[in-house]
Amino acid sequence: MADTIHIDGHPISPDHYINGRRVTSTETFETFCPVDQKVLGKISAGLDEHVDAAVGAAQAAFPGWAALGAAGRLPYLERFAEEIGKREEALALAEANDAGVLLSRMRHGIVPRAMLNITWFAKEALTLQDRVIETAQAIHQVRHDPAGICAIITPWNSPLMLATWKAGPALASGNTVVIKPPEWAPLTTSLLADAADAAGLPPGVFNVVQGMGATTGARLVSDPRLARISFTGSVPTAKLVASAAAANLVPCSLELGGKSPFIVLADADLDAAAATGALMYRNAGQVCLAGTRFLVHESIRDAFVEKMRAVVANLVVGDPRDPATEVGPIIHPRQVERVAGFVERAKAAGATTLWGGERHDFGPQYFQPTMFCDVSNDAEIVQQEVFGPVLVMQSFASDEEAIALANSTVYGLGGICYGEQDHAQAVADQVRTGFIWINSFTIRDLAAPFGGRGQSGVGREGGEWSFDFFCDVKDVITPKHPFKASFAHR
Ligand SMILES: NC(=O)C1=CN([C@@H]2O[C@H](COP(=O)(O)OP(=O)(O)OC[C@H]3O[C@@H](n4cnc5c(N)ncnc54)[C@H](O)[C@@H]3O)[C@@H](O)[C@H]2O)C=CC1
Ligand SMILES: O=C(O)/C=C/C=C(\O)C(=O)O
Repeated sequence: MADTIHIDGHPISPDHYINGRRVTSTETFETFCPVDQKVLGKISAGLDEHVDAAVGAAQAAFPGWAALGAAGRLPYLERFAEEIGKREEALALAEANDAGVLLSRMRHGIVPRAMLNITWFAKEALTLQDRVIETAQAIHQVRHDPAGICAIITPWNSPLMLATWKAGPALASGNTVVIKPPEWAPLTTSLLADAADAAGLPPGVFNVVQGMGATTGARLVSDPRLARISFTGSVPTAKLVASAAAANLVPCSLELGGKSPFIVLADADLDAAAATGALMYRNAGQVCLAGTRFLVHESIRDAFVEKMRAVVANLVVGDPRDPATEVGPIIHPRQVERVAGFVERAKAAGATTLWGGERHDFGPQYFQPTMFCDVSNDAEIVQQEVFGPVLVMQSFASDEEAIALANSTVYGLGGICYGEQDHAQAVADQVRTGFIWINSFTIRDLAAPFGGRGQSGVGREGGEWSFDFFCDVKDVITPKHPFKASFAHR
């Protein structure tokens, strides 16, 4: 049994949300603040019975929710987004305290995006039944039938955004959901359940079961009643999730890590590239889509290094609840050790430290914004995702070399290319990733596809790709002329 958690006076339930009710557990785990290691509270841990009950509730609620149709679901989901908005401050404070995300980014970026994730897909779902393919022979009406119960598994680096990014299209298209939030940052998903409840979503439509990945998560993804699994997280866990999904032939969408290239061509605006480059330290580098691998043309390499060094030197590392802070903490001591391990091994392998390279004195879960160079292309620091404020720089002599280097990891999530527009476009076209920004970063539209190639993921979410994933697409065919039954034709 766990007590209500209070973050700056905002109450947060520590319990699961199953079938429209809070459900407590005999087992708990602690969540704490990465800034000062203060324990924020005890959280109910999901036992098998909780997972089974949540999936059962989602199953029972599915026919009624699906039968409402997109228009019938719209008012519920608009109220859901409104209720998220009413909790803006609680959500912002919860994720800043629980995950170390900047409070200002939560208020101005993430909470509005979470609301949009719900309303945009709810409205877009209205158009789903309208697709018609007309031929000389027949009219094909393309239906998007809701698939059923969807399991949603989220990571700790952006739990609110990612829960809504997945639940938005799943719910809008008539599915019911069971969300398993990350054990290192569960609080905002609990507040999301409050918002769903206040919005009057029918019991069982939206469920949250908290707990450890290896137990609660594993139980959830192996449930044969599931129709879909949408997962964001690491590659090793994705393989476990995909295996469990395969055992029941459940389609899964996997959004995973990356080692995305940040290419700076010889004709780039170096001031702009350096300013954007420093953004790779956002969320202490715990951002899947960050360009963590700098590829800089040899002719401008030294000038670029000095410009970026100057921007990075002015970054404010500190408490994410302080409006002046730009770079916050690493989520967990285990992740700090992981980052430190990458740094030590890079140094041992002979990498040169351009800046940073040490723990930051702000606190035990802080690391200096770091950049390495002088490494071979097969070095671990070049090939593996660190998921911390640690970047690496290589230089190149030609576009062909830049493209070959960009495409030389197992990943293929995102990319960034700075240069004269046509030149950057030509290079970007040949980089093997799910998306790539030209002279920019993090411009996102919910209609656009999001996901990665290679070890960065399977499938795409966003816009019609989300609906294709969360729906069973069906073709209803009506002939234009009287149909003549004949064995001679197909
Ligand atoms: N491509 C993308 O959109 C994003 C990818 N990521 C990736 O996620 C990773 C960081 O997140 P983490 O939370 O450490 O990843 P993780 O893979 O350890 O955990 C992700 C989620 O899976 C759950 N989980 C763990 N074992 C499970 C199992 N056997 N069955 C079912 N669920 C299980 C965890 O409890 C958590 O909720 C990074 O590698 C990062 O690149 C993070 C954010 C976005
Ligand atoms: O913009 C999106 O849809 C996804 C963004 C994901 C991240 O920034 C992340 O969590 O790393």
